[in-house]
Amino acid sequence: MVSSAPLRRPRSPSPNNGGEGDDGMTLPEDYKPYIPVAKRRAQMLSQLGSKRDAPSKKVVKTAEELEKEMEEELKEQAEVEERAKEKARRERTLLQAAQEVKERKAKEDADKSAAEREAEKEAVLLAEMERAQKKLASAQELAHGTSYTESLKTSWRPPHYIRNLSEEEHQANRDKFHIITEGDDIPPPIPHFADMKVPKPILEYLKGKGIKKPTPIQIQGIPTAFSGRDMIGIAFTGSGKTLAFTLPAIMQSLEMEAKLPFVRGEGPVGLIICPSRELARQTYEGCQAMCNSLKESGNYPELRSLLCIGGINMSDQQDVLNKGVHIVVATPGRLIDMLDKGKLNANNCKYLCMDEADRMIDMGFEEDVRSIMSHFKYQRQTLLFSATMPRKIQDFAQQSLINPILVNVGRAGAANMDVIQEVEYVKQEAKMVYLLECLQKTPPPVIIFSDNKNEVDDIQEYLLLKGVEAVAIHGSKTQEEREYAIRSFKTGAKDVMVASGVASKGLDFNEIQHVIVYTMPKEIEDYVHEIGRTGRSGKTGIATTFVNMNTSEQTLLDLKYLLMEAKQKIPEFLLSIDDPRAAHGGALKGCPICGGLGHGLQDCPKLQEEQRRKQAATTRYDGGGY
Ligand SMILES: Nc1ncnc2c1ncn2[C@@H]1O[C@H](COP(=O)(O)OP(=O)(O)OP(=O)(O)O)[C@@H](O)[C@H]1O
Repeated sequence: MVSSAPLRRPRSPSPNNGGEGDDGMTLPEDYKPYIPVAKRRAQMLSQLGSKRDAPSKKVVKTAEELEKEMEEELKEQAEVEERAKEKARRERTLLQAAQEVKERKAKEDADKSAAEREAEKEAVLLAEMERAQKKLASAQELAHGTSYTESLKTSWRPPHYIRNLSEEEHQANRDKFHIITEGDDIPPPIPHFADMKVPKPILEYLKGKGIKKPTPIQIQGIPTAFSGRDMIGIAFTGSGKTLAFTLPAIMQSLEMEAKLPFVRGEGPVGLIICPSRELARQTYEGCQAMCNSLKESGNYPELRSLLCIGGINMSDQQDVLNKGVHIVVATPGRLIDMLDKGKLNANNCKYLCMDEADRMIDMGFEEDVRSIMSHFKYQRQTLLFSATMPRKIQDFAQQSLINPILVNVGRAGAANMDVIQEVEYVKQEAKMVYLLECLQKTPPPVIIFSDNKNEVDDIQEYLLLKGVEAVAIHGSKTQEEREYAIRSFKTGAKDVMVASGVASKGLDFNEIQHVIVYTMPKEIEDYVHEIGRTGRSGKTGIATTFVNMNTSEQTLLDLKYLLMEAKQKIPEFLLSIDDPRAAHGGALKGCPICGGLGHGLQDCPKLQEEQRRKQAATTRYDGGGY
């Protein structure tokens, strides 16, 4: 038990007050005052001396005994004192060590570079965000705490001569193609389509399109997906990611169809979700072409794919639904509508892929994705692909996938090295006129980007006035206008397409010669996607970007680092912009939210925009907004 009385140190009793200390305190009965060794020795010696002086025999013996006793007592006391000293020494040492640690920490804190301090703050902020973010799983899975631990199994195996290679040989192959992987039991990279056991008719079809050898993301991504593993695939724009996720959907469908042919109301096996209608259509067309090649060969069953996007009449595809569908390529809104109305179901769906996955989650589609997942009855294989995938999204996705494999070709968010980037300072009022001059740099086709819909319309109008064959596409155009623009530009009927960034993600047009970024987007990721419409499948392209006083210093800094990373020429006005973080040393890594190299999390324009949107939503919800 702990006494409530304050602890007091006993003191020698005062000769004046007998049993009381000099402060009047009552002392315990067995109290023995402390007498230093030297004083005690003197006292005992004098006691002994007086006894020795006495003549009796008995007294001499007593004196010897006394001396021995005294020696022992002195020895014992010396030991006690030595132990006390040792204890004090130890305590001093410990105290000193604690003090040293404290001082060292204070010094380290003072020495810490601004970059390191920023990194620590970022880690705290990210951890907070992570706690606030729910796993990417359906509401039922979250509610029931359902979590799968094993990846899905498929019947696909790499050929034996690939399996017989050692892990070192596989790694050497990855290194050769600059493929970086993370995860357990990573399937081997396979540098030839034939070794991937892709059906011959598809190989022939690909050959016809000039696709003879897999690109690095395909070398590692296709075997990973064929093996049933969840994966995050990151590779620069135009590097062939689409094939890396459509081919596995076809292989899974073939396997299921071979087991039991699909009938009305059944399917899909594979679901591919895209952030824009145009991208969904493009992916669907590629997928359907491969399915057709199988059917036309006569050696494989018919596989049916369905395009499920807003703005189109689904009854046109009724006949596919009537026969059972293997692969659905969709945008989230229309897909949810079809699932909710029971026109489609995900009961047999085993394969879920999100293209431009970071954008899907960014664009507020996160809840939509959860609601799509809630229609799945069984475990699925989930794949996420993008050219830009900031760390935060990668981490978030990793938590939501089952034993995932990360396949990375180049830094996530890095620009395609096949794009020659030219950045020019053009005053706002001079942009339109300079645009005409700029169009002379290359022959068509050319794409011009602006994030402002009105500006897109203005540019198109100006170009038409100047006799340039231009079409325009942005989110406020009708579906017919959007389709017309894409079709006429793809077929070469029109030379120039003026587009808003959102409408352009992932679009693959034939050999775009030149991309003009008329207005630099705030987020560097958007810029990476925009310039990535050229320089695709190994060809070189040019991107010209206009910047001026309206471009924030932050964005210019992101741009400067991106150019440096891609070993591009950096104009004088960009060189002169200093990075306040660089002055404090420390390696600059991409912002975890948007991947920009020129700023940290706290200055991230994307995060600020997200917070602004959330704030606006809360204000509206509170009824205080309007
Ligand atoms: N192995 C290959 N060899 C040559 N060309 C290929 C290969 N794979 C795909 N391609 C072609 O490369 C072009 C770009 O492919 P794709 O659209 O899949 O790129 P991506 O990585 O998805 O780009 P983005 O990030 O912009 O969406 C397409 O025209 C495609 O047909």
